[in-house]
Amino acid sequence: MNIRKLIAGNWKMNGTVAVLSEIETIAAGTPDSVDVAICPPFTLIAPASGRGVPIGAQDCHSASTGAHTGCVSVAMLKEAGATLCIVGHSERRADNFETDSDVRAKAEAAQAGGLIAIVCVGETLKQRDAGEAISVVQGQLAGSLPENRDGLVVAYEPVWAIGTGRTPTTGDVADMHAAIRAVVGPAVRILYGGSVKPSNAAELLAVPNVDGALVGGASLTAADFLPIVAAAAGVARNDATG
Ligand SMILES: O=C(CO)COP(=O)(O)O
Repeated sequence: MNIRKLIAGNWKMNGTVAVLSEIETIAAGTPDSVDVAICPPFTLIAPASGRGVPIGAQDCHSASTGAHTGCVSVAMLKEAGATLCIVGHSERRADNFETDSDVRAKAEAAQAGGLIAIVCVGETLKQRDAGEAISVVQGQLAGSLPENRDGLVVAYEPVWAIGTGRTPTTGDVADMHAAIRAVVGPAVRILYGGSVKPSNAAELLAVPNVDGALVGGASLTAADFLPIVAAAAGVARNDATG
């Protein structure tokens, strides 16, 4: 099955109004053959919207309203202009103690509110070194994925590859994405995330069952992000011709 590639940027707790013009540059430089999205901090969702790139949130609450100080609901995100929402990022699983069932509830809330959910999974270095990477991720998928797979996106982000400059071998990415594919079926987009850069994007995006990338540091400037988008377009062209 030929799935359109998605290159999504996760700005994490970075960015200011001053850098939002990067989004227009990304919009102008993105070919029709590739989907892109940018997930800025909550405060930038509204001003980032309407600049030609779909905008996502980095988290949502599973409840629609209520006494949840500091949290943001799906309806609020939609009203601000978001069309996607990352859930279960390893930084939230670690920093905010989010469990698989929390992540599933968030994904279900996002879908019910009309947002595309990007559900993140990935093993720690200790788990990989113990030979448990695939079973850990299978467990996270079993606990975190919503029933409804329409429009769902899964992001495989090995924790030890995030922000470290290290990436798994293409063979390890292929094995993991094949294992995820076996769970999610043919239509769900499976992104790779963790130290994706212009220099390694083409190689990673050419791996079977890699349907795009979730990019952290290299999504903060159009100068770094657009070569990754271009790499996805090149791979899409090869898929179409070969
Ligand atoms: O966590 C990530 C995206 O969600 C990856 O971050 P880096 O691309 O900075 O390694």
